[in-house]
Amino acid sequence: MLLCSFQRCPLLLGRGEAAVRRTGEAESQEPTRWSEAEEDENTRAGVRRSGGMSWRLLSPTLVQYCSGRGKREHPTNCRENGRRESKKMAIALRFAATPRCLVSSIPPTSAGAGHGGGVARTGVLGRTCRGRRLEVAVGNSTRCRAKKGGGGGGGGGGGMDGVPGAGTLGGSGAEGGDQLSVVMKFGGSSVSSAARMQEVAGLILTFPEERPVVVLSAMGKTTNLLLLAGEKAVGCGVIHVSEIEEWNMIKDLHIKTVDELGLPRSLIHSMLDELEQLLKGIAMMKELTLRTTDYLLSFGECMSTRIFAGYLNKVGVKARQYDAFDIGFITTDDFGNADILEATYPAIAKRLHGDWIREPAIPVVTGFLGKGWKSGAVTTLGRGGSDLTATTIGKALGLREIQVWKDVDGVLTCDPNIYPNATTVPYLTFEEAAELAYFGAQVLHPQSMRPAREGDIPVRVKNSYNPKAPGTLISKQREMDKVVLTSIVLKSNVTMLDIVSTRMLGQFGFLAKVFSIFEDLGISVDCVATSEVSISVSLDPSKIWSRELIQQELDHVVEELEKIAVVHLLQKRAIISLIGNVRRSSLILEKAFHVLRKSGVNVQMISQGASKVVLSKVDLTLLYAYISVQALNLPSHTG
Ligand SMILES: Nc1ncnc2c1ncn2[C@@H]1O[C@H](COP(=O)(O)OP(=O)(O)O)[C@@H](O)[C@H]1O
Ligand SMILES: N[C@@H](CC(=O)OP(=O)(O)O)C(=O)O
Repeated sequence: MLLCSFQRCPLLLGRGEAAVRRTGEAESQEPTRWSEAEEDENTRAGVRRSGGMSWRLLSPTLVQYCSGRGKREHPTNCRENGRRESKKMAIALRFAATPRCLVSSIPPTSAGAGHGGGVARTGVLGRTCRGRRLEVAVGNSTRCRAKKGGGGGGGGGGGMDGVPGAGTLGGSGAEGGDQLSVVMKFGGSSVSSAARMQEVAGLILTFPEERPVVVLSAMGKTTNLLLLAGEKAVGCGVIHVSEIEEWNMIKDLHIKTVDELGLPRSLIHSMLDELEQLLKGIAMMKELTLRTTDYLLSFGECMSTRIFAGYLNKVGVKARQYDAFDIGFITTDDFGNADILEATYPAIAKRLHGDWIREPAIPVVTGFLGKGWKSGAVTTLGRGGSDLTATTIGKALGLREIQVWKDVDGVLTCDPNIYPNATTVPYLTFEEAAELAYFGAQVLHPQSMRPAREGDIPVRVKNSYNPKAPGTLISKQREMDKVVLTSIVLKSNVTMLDIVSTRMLGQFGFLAKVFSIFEDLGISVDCVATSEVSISVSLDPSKIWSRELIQQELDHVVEELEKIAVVHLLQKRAIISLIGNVRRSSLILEKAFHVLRKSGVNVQMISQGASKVVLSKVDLTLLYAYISVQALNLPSHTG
């Protein structure tokens, strides 16, 4: 049975190679139900009998995994890894579905970065799917897919005037072999007020055996407020800047927080002054560039960390504040969505470790921020980028564990805002978590699993509002035998391109041409499906995420592709990713297709890795919830 299903699919043989289709009679067959045992046997048999089959199935995932931003493993390595691990891996199954009425080398450099009361910082160096409309591929798969104290407040040691027992965290410090042991990252929701900061400080103290590096995001919704304030400043005129509501909210929140924590306002005074000046500068220039936006956004993390480090010191826990862009977080100059460069790891290890050895104090590091290696300017790592800061530090220092503290009990079976009955997934592999994050689960930054996986450092997702909940443990391997479907992720507003060429038939090099156009235009592709004469691609969400892929850019891509093919631009699609066990893919697909059919959605494209649908006339939220309820009720689902 399974082979029949294979026979329906055009199989992508590899990058730049021609697609090959096996013909078969499966299309006319009625869907057949298998027991799980039969299905497993079929899967094994399929792989055994086909020989190269697993490779063919593997390759699309490899292309996908190797082509995304920040996933730049050498394809050969990926393939090797994939072969080794193919049976164990969990997969994400991607659908491109149509609803009833479907529409839709690091040279060193240096330059000033910013902040710190206007003191310039000196520089530091430096997929694929297949199938097109109703073509379904199944089977085994994998993916390879010294300056001390930072800037300002809270730096250095502090008195022991605080909570009883405080000051003992981390034991005797570096002496006697006590090294930094874990990263604890707290998101904006965890440090949204003075009370929350106190709770987080208390939470850290409940782990007296740990010597944590603390990574913080901006307080609450500060990043959003900063963005809005900047946008308003562009059009409001210099004299009206002080009236911008969002600016006043930011100022009030931070002043209130330092007041309530009993800290001196001077801790953030110069930063607030500088922020106001910046907003006035934006108003004067009447423009907000990506570079300025990053600088503007950096004030959120710079203030939250100064306040928190100040508070820890006040309560007698020695802490030292660091601005990430000052301690070696070197990035590309992609403002708004910068990539961390390799030079970061030794640089931050040297700095954090060196300071700890000299004078132990809990490092409190700004999440989300870096420094562009060419520009020397402050960069940001993409929304939610503090997770990536945390995993980067974990890898750099080779720590035991990376903890990311959120406002939910871990990674859930789906977005709780869409389906409130979502439950916690206790274990995930790095690959599963990366798929989840990459295809839209807001809970983790899309690139954040990479350093953790490379350093093989487990990541624990915990709830700072409910610390007793076990959370989710993300690691290299987990027991997959009883797992069916782990989670569902929705990514909406996806842009797709259908590229059709008759010249592809029997030709080689067509795919290479298409992808070279994407490369030339600097647009990375996320999912790919091919048949003999067509390629369907969805464009990398991270690009769209950082700034809307503007119509002009899209028109340009289409224009270039039209020189070699007929191109259909499909916007406002969505990707539904089913993260599950590759060996149960038939079962998952059966359930998912059942729901999709009942919802009047025609599957347009499917691949091992995630899925896409854009529905103009179907209630996407309902569909998603429906799939969540139905599909997650699969038998023997253990998450
Ligand atoms: N699959 C999922 N599991 C858990 N949370 C999810 C998922 N999908 C979306 N979310 C949302 O992600 C939020 C947590 O991520 P985020 O807001 O970035 O946390 P923080 O700011 O604390 O780092 C949750 O409050 C939840 O609404
Ligand atoms: N403050 C940044 C970075 C971040 O990671 O935030 P959070 O951890 O709250 O998602 C943002 O809002 O994108």
